[in-house]
Amino acid sequence: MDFFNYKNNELYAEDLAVTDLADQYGSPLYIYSKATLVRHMNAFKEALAKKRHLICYAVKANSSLSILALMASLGAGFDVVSEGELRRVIKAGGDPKKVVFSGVGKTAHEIAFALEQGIDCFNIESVPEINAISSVAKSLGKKARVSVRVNPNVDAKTHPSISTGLKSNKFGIAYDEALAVYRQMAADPNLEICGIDCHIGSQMTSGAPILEATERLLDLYKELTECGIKIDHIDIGGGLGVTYGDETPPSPYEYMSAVINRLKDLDISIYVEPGRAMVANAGILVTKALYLKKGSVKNFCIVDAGMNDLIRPALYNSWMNIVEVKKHQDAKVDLYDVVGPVCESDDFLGKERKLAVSAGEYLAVRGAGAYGSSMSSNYNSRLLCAEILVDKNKSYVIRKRQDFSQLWENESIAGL
Ligand SMILES: Cc1ncc(COP(=O)(O)O)c(C=O)c1O
Ligand SMILES: N[C@@H](CCCC[NH3+])C(=O)O
Repeated sequence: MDFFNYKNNELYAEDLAVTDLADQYGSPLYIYSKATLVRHMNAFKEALAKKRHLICYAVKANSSLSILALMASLGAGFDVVSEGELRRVIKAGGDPKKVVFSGVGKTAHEIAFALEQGIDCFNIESVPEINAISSVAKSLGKKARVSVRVNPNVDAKTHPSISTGLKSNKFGIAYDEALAVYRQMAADPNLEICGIDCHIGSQMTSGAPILEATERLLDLYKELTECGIKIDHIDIGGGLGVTYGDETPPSPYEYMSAVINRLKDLDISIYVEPGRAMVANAGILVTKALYLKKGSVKNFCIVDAGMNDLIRPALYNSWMNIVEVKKHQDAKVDLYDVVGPVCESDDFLGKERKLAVSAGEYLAVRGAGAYGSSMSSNYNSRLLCAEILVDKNKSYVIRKRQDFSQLWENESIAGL
């Protein structure tokens, strides 16, 4: 449940009318609800309450400093995949000691920076990466805490582009190789083994795949124990899905309870890395209808937000709910493709949507808090839009709309 609701046929973000906010801050506009973010974090805490745990919010889902600061204030750790994300966490006041570092392409520079900051753990994704981490750690006179991201070959039963736990995916180390890899790491004086990790995919709408993955990790845990290799945590990654349309994903509690049950007798912590479930439904993207265009085979509602603002529909053909910000009684409904101003045929937010909309009115894309602003770009030299956080009847700018000079601030005219 979120805090975007209709009152008298007007969409509200908590206690504020979305139309007023868009008029005040400009369109397009990302709006986040603080109460929703807090509710989601608390739902994860409750789900994990029976077990020692660390909730590592996946920064890639939404890396806004304010959202990171809010998560940190609620006790979250973080899952990062780049030096930039780690720097954001630190800038927002997050504790590096609660950070796990995932990703298949960590550079020596990133590894050194993370070691200097004293992060909790590197989630290792390949054998060459072990050597890279070991040699950087040695050169700094430090021991790197490491966990293997095991690829358990479990089908997350989600969109192929966001499935990560199959043999054909680039992520993690194959399950069958993991034991040998742990033995290699155990013999390395620059490394300290601390965990087992997996992340099998995103937008999972059932708890079954994560339970299957946990079973595989537990088998590995037993093998490691037999070899005298101790770990202090099992990290089951992120991946819990949200409701964009008619999906009915489990709550964090339902998703996690069978997993917690399986791990309850072990003297280890459980780590989770939720991204989407934390922020998706805490955000909307407001956009203004610029033109209604009657085509010969379809109608287009041309809006001022494009794939540079929200790329999920164009990239994955994702269905995201588009709603009228003001609903008019008895207004004429038409079928539209809702398209942006970007010069790409795939620049759409939604296809074949029944909407009662006039030019100049606002629409809102729901569930846009995750992988929305964090995947936005300046394509077509379009400005990144503003982002605001609503807390009851107050609103705060958390990212100003870019200005044009920022488009070329790192460029120079040279070589003529
Ligand atoms: C390693 C890792 N952890 C966590 C996440 C967060 O996933 P989600 O947003 O599906 O919770 C991702 C992205 O899928 C990831 O790659
Ligand atoms: N960006 C994706 C999720 C990717 C998850 C990253 N591992 C999405 O919008 O659904």
